[in-house]
Amino acid sequence: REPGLPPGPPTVPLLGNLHMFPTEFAHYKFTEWARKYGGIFSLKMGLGVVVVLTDVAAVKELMDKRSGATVDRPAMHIADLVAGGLHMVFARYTENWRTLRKTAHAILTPQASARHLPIQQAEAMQLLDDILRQPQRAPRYETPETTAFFIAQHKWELVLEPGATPPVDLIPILKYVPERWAKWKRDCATTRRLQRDLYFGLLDETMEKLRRGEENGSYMEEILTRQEEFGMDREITGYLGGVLIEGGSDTTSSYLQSLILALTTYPEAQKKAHAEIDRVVGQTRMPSLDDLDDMPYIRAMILETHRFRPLAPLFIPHATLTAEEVRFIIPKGATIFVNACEQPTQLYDDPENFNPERYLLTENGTKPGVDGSDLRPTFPFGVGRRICPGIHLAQNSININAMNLVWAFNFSPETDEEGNPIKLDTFAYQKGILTGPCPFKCKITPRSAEKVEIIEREFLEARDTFAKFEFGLSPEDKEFVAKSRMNRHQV
Ligand code: HEM
Repeated sequence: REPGLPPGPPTVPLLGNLHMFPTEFAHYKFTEWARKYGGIFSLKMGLGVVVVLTDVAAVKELMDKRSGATVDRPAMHIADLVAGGLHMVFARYTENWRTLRKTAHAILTPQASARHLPIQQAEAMQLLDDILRQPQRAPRYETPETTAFFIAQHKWELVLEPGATPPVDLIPILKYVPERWAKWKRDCATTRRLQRDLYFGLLDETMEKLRRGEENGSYMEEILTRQEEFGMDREITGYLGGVLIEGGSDTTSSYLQSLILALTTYPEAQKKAHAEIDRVVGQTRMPSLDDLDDMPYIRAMILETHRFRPLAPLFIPHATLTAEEVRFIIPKGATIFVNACEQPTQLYDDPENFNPERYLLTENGTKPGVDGSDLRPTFPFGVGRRICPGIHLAQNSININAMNLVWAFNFSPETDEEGNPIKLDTFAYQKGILTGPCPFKCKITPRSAEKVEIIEREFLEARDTFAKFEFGLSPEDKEFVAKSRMNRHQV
């Protein structure tokens, strides 16, 4: 380790710390190392340097204040091979990334996101109705586009998984191995084809709808109509559509699963959330987004879920464009991880437990009397110029769904044969850059017959909102949709 670099675990010749880099649940190992080496520590990866930040003052300084220097992503040859540098999440700091980012911002502002509220609300209604009946939607998993998406996504996650492909970014000569000896190259080519078939197929469908004057207000329509202004050609537009589907697919749903896991495990918190929503919304109508202003506990519960089990515990790694000094030297080209999972006891009281009340005591949930001003409520969505562009859309969706779920249901643990509650493991989470709970069992019961009736009624009323998005459904899907929208008493 060169002098001036942040401290870190002892290195061995040539490899540095490469041999000890965790291949799964890296955030836990990083937390352990942070406790030993401090809130800014480094790992030597052969010649490269990885810096891990858990110190919130350093995160604010380096990632937010000096965001121009930390806007890059580390080299990811595999991602480039699959998406030609057009996958916004992994794109380096290039002209293409700037075009993607500018366009994404324009179509995902708070005002633009508000235009998507009707379909988000309708989808949230569908979720309640699905839970009452059987959890399926889109209109269902068997819908060809949905199946195609999950197949492509699974392949993509497999090639991105650390260890699944040779370390081409560290040993670049591996890039030149001929395809017949490199299965990973064939896997990348298949993933590329699957993604392109889906993205450009959907793009053509949207163009066709526009041509026929059958718009539904989707953000892809907006991009297509303003393509020239944004400087977007067909290629880059297709990839933006793809990344937005990806960004919006399992993020919000994993978040809601973490919320349900927490409410099931912490009945006291659930009781308080129920009491507040009953006081503000009552029994005879559904919650609406405006109600949130009067519900400090539910707002705290939403923030606490992000803190308790962050969806992206290490965000997505950034990289430095210039050498920077923040207590230590952070060299040019260093990869930077922010460990959102580490919650030091100096900052938080009882960080292991789910306790929304901490956000009622201080804005950032820190202990009273401790300076938490380096944190901010949008922290779960990342830092600097790479902060999640879908934040407003995601927050609307989380807010509506969290309120709806609390209003509608009781969540309780499953019971064994003797009627004893089965303890849930709140650490059983999936591997990956984005994580969510492993499948778990709990009982979800409607809180009253009156509420069931309201859900069924409102779901049927959302029919028209859905209809605009149900372009080109297969006959099987049409039949499925028609059946699911029938009045319950007709079924
Ligand atoms: C619970 C919901 C979500 C959470 C917690 C979340 C969180 C994040 C985080 C932590 C990052 C990395 C930021 C960084 O590198 O510092 C990110 C990036 C990104 N997110 Fe989200 N996200 C969510 C939903 C969404 C949605 C709904 C969309 C799309 C509509 C989206 C699109 C993206 C994109 C495109 C990036 C890459 C940005 C870039 O590298 O320039 N996300 N998100």
